[in-house]
Amino acid sequence: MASSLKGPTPQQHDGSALRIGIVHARWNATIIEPLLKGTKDKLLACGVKEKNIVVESVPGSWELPIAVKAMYSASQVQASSAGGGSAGDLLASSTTDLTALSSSVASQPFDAIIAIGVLIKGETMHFEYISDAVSHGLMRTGLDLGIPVIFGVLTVLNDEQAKARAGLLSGSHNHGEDWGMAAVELGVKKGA
Ligand SMILES: O=Nc1c(NC[C@H](O)[C@H](O)[C@H](O)CO)[nH]c(=O)[nH]c1=O
Repeated sequence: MASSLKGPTPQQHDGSALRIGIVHARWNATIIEPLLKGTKDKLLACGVKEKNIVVESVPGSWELPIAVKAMYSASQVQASSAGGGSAGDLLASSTTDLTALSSSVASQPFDAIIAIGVLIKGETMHFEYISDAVSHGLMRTGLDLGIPVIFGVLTVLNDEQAKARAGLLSGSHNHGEDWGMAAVELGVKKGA
């Protein structure tokens, strides 16, 4: 049962002028999918326009830091050159409509990028090494780029903990909603 003491005190911010990137891993897709939906639904509820939400995917959480850096850098180039190509070239995935991406990317760099992954403890130390490297890598990427990188990586010990944090169990909370809220708040405050 989720504790009522946890979670951030919500603040309302207007996301209508923001462009938000989402990079998600494809490992543990049955958990990633509801987390991604919860994140996108919250962004839309905060006023972010659908065309200004750009989603890319990578194989696993280990690739998230470099993918965030590539996504942001490409959006900067696109915004300054105002057209031609698309931010998703390096990270083009079957889920991205490059035509839409090119038209929206040319407008402005991302105001925040959300990195989503699910790491589930196995029999080896692999979990610990990836969790540690990815958390430090995402923090460093945000500080290096000077943009909010939202930490949307679940590091859980079993499948039940993962399902609970994706809102898949009765009475459980989808943490993707928190990540969407954080992206809008930091995107607004960064530009203030
Ligand atoms: O091992 N478990 C996981 C995992 N491993 C793959 C890793 O992130 C990377 O993609 C490969 O090592 C290739 O670089 N990636 C996850 O997102 N969750 C896991 O639970």
